[in-house]
Amino acid sequence: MTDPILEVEDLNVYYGKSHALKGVSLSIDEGEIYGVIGPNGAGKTTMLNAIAGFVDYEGAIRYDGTDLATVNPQQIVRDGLIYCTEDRDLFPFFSVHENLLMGAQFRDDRGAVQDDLDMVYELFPRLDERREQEAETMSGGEQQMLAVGRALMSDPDVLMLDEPTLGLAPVIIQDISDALERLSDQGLTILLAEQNSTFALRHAERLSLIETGEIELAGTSEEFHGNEYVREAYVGVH
Ligand SMILES: Nc1ncnc2c1ncn2[C@@H]1O[C@H](COP(=O)(O)OP(=O)(O)OP(=O)(O)O)[C@@H](O)[C@H]1O
Repeated sequence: MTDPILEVEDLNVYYGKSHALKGVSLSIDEGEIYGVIGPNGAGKTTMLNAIAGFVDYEGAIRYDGTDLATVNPQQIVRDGLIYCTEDRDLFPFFSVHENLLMGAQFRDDRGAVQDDLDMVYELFPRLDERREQEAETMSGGEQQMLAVGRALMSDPDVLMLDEPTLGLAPVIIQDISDALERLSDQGLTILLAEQNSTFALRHAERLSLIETGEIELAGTSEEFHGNEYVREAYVGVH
């Protein structure tokens, strides 16, 4: 058995007196899609923010064996742990193409950057059709594709996606879904935080359910599908 690529151990995050994450632990294997589900305000984003080095935390986060407390957020990106945030963080007045290139700003393997551009345009033909369009004029779904595409341009080993389906129409969710499948087939490790449990259960091999900052349940997607509480509280509501 290989070591997990990403390990979160006894993670605690406080916002002032509010205890947002209460001893969260999980580990993600190379090549898997790992889902984190839970309602609004449960702590999913806080966990991803802690992993990316955006918030202070107690506990340990290890990426490929390295304790991330010793690494700054820019180096985390260079090392291939890439975060596609819920609010997408696009450069609104830059074109699609320019936004994609911004994703590659820390890379010096120019030939591979061109290959990845081709791959992103092939993965999302809507972006290819809109190379020169300003990001702010794109639809929500197109912006989400651009955010994922830009993250891919950073050459991730692990891609963290926060709510990639939020507010999107079913037809666009299907496009995102197809892209995830293809990326997963290519061996990319994905940490997927979603309120849309149906989507997460469709893609993730293993999941954790977070409620009010604590992991209430962890297991395989089969175990989640078979769990009465999960079915009643979370599945079929989207
Ligand atoms: N910067 C902050 N300052 C204070 N409290 C915060 C901050 N960010 C998040 N919180 C609080 O921490 C808790 C967890 O929020 P978080 O955004 O991590 O949840 P979430 O599961 O990602 O929810 P959502 O699905 O709505 O994004 C919430 O109670 C939220 O109000």
